[in-house]
Amino acid sequence: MGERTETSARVNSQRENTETGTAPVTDAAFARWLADRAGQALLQVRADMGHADGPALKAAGDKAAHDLMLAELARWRPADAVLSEEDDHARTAWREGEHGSVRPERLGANRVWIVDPLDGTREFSEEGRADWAVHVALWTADCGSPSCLAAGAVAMPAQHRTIATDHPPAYPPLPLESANGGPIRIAASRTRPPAFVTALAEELGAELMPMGSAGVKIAAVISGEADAYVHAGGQYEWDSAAPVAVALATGLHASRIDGSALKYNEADPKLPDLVVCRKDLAPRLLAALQRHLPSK
Ligand SMILES: Nc1ncnc2c1ncn2[C@@H]1O[C@H](COP(=O)(O)O)[C@@H](OP(=O)(O)O)[C@H]1O
Ligand SMILES: [Mg+2]
Repeated sequence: MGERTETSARVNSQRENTETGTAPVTDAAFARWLADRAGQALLQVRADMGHADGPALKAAGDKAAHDLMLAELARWRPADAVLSEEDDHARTAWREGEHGSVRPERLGANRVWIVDPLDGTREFSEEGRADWAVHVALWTADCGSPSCLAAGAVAMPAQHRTIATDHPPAYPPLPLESANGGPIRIAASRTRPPAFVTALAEELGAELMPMGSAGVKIAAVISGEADAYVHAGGQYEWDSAAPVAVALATGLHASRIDGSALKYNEADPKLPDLVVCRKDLAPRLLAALQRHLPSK
């Protein structure tokens, strides 16, 4: 009875959140709520505009999700700083002087929301594709881990699913084939994969899984559809912060391809490479990656 009352109270409060726009109190639930809301806005933009004009659809989607997220962050977390892909300043502000910009406020902040309103923008504009996502992560200064990611959510609206640190997904199952030494599956960008990824896959006897969006690829590792995600050649903090937060909460390995820690809210938001995989695969994958590091 007590449990049922608590469950219905939770459902009612979730309904209230959706109907009245009241945001959840905890950061992890707030991240999920915000990613879901932006995801619904993106689905609406797609439905309203259709796919006839790809560039216009991308621009409208980016703007709708970004405006919604910034407005809700300002409303519900007014004291926190924000680092967003759609903030043009983010890419340049770290180069003090060069662009006439000042040191970004987020560098002195204790709490910074790192958001990508639309990850997999290209796929969002292509009819029928579901490999695009909304990313919401919270970085905090008082953290006990190198990444300092305190919360994160990745909404994949066209797949009707959201993963978040409030209820981290279970550690992915070991596929029978992999347990028996069969080929591993590596998710990689469908349009800008690392230059070395084909050679890496050949060396490991791995199968490549091309797909859009860093969030969707990390979600594929979390669900067990892929064994690893490898990227190199360019990316920014907002492309990986939220899905890495969920991957770490799940218990997966996530690092730079040289094995060093992924760090967020750095002065320069570039974070050009990463690998996410099950812990049992990490030593083998990192050893192979050592032989393919771009500087070598
Ligand atoms: N070489 C590169 N340089 C900069 N950003 C890159 C990149 N390769 C991938 N990305 C970014 O990483 C995200 C996932 O890429 P992909 O779908 O190719 O795997 C995309 O984010 P956005 O869609 O938010 O721009 C994309 O722009
Ligand atoms: Mg992105």
